Amino acid sequence: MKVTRITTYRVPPRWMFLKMETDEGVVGWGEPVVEGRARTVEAAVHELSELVVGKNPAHINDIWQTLYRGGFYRGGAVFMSAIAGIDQALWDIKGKVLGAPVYELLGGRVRDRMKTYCWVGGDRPADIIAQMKERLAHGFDTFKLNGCEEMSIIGTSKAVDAAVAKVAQIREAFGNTVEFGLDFHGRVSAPMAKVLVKELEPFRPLFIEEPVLAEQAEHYPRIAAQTSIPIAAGERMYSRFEFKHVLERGGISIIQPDLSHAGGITECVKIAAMAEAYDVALAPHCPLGPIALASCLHVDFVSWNATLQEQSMGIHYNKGGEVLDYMLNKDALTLDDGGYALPFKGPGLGIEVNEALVIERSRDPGDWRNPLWRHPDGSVAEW
Ligand SMILES: O=C(O)C(=O)C[C@@H](O)[C@H](O)CO
Ligand SMILES: [Mg+2]
Repeated sequence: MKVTRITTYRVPPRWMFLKMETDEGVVGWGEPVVEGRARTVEAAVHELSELVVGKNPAHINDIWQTLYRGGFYRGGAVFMSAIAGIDQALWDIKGKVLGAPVYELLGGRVRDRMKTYCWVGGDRPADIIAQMKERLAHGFDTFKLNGCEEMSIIGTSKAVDAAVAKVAQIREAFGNTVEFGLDFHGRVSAPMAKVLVKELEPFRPLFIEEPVLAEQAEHYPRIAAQTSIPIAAGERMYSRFEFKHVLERGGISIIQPDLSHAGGITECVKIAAMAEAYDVALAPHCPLGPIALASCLHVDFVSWNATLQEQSMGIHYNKGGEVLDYMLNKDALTLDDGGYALPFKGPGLGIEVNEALVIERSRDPGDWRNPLWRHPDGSVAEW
């Protein structure tokens, strides 16, 4: 069998799907994207496709190594997201050829179902209680919200109080009948992370995510030393070679590699195993579409240390497109009571893509960009 063509489709809300065709008619799908840089990743996919078209798609490991090591420059969000989407499609094809879900090809399941969580509150956390109540009614009990709005490198007591008040209202409304992670989203500097973590400790969030930017990862052990709240990060780390430094330094309790940013299934299975050796939990990042989410779940089902899976249904970014829109077999990603995802039954990734809708919506995909925030003094603020 040989790969004959790779086609990319940018679609609303801010995703991109990759279709990989073969000379035997088997088709695989992937979801390479960097949110806000879809066109850049698209160009990278088509540059890298020179190393894939004409190759046997069964040779996933050799293709992955060729894509990674074949270029002198490597790593980073764009290249590793392009590799991720290609890798996902290769696994999809392999599963379809062998008639097995990807998790079976990876040694079989270690769990019967996978706990997921959903977002509430939007970019500037608001309406949290009502949104939690609505999702509780649908069986979800685990959530994530942004931990704060813009935060100056030395933030005000008022800004700290505003962040704490949001969390206090959750505990006041629900006690400990709900769990929630706080995503600092890289908005907070090292000095302020110390302040916020201390003030939030009494409310016992499930985890604090990106308490500082990934490029400030040397602060994770220092922040972890002052709090019992688990520290989570990983959506902006793109390979084993980045995660190894974080795991060696310590301080991280949960890693969150993104299956569409960190090299795909081949790479993230290895990252998950590395984390297990350090007794670190896995909670893949996934604010994206169905193929990305399916790729995460296949890794979750074979990773003992997988603990929580992010999924984007109802997330504030999904204007113009939702996770299940692009699927023909929507029941494959229906989350049961408690927000659990069940193992895929179909071969490959288990997603039957609604190709007609993908093509139709790719005609007007939009060009999502993340907001550009500024502090009151006019300086750029981390979004
Ligand atoms: O889901 C998360 O944890 C996020 O931090 C969302 C962020 O990754 C946006 O998707 C970037 O555009
Ligand atoms: Mg995040």
